Amino acid sequence: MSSPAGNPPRPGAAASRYGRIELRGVRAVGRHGVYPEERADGQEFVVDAVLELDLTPAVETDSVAATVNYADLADRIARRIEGEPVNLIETLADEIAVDCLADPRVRGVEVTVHKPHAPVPRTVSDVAVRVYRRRPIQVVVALGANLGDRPAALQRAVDALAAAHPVVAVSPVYETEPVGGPPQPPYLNAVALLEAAAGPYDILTLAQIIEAAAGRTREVRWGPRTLDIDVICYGDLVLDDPRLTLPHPRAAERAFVLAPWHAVDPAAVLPGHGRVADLLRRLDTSGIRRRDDLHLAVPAGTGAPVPGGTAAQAGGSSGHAAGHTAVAPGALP
Ligand SMILES: Nc1ncnc2c1ncn2[C@@H]1O[C@H](COP(=O)(O)OP(=O)(O)OP(=O)(O)O)[C@@H](O)[C@H]1O
Ligand SMILES: Nc1nc2c(c(=O)[nH]1)N=C(CO)CN2
Repeated sequence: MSSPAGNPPRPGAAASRYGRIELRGVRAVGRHGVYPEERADGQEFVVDAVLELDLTPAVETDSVAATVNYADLADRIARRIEGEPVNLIETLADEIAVDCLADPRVRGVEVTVHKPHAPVPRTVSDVAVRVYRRRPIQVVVALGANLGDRPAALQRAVDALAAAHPVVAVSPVYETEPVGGPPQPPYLNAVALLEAAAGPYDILTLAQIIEAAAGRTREVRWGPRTLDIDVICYGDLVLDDPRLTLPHPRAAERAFVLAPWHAVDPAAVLPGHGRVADLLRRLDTSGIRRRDDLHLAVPAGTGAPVPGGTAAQAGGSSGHAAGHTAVAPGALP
């Protein structure tokens, strides 16, 4: 990160500092409206924009280049007000929200468009529309099983996760030698990419409920299990909590996590560690083998549209992994 004006980097905690930039009362004259006189005469519009973003780079560098410059933002909003007229303030608010999200650092935005002099046949002090837009948060979960009907356990896990969160993609299945723990049978491992429909602790709780439903017991550390679901990351959230550590503290050294993740998303990055492809290259992968005879289905009605259309076609929920359509590697939005 650059550090103009000679400011040294400012040391900080490892955790992200999420925050908001609030810009209120951006005023300009526009010609938005349904009525011809609104188009002809124009009137004042007032916009408030609240941006959610990680302020860590700004705080660490004390550089305006590391954040959203609110002066530029005000200018963009005013130009949008003065620009091509639209009928509805809903449309104007949405256009401004889309503008705000064009900056990849912005996680979410709340835009309010006020039209205080709107033609209303009664006395009103203001008319306003507020829209919210949030970038979806990608969650990566790792699945493992080495007892019982392993493919069925993995498929049931995907189905149960998909009932609560859109599943964007599921990796190929890998047969892997156990890492750590007592002597035990080989694992099947896979990775699922979800769009978070809840907070990180809700996802952990759901994972533990699904594990319990699969008969998971915990007798020995790293012992054999009917099903294991680890939360590998929740966007780039960093959490240093023994109940939920994010990213998963051992993910970077586990080929049985990184190989399936890389297969389903070759551009993946493990927050704080770098590209999964690079991490994987440094690991011993001799104990893992892709099982192309097994496929985990993304249940119908979940997932994002995928170029080539394989994300949500297969039937799912059958409890059997073999024969279903896997999402093509690299087929992510
Ligand atoms: N990112 C995470 N994903 C899942 N569990 C986590 C995470 N961070 C902390 N935990 C906690 O770890 C505890 C042990 O989890 P679990 O029994 O699944 O471990 P394990 O799979 O045997 O080992 P490992 O954590 O090395 O994968 C859980 O009670 C859970 O609260
Ligand atoms: N091959 C393999 N080894 C493991 C696995 C796993 O899923 N696959 N999970 C562990 C604890 O989560 C410990 N060791």
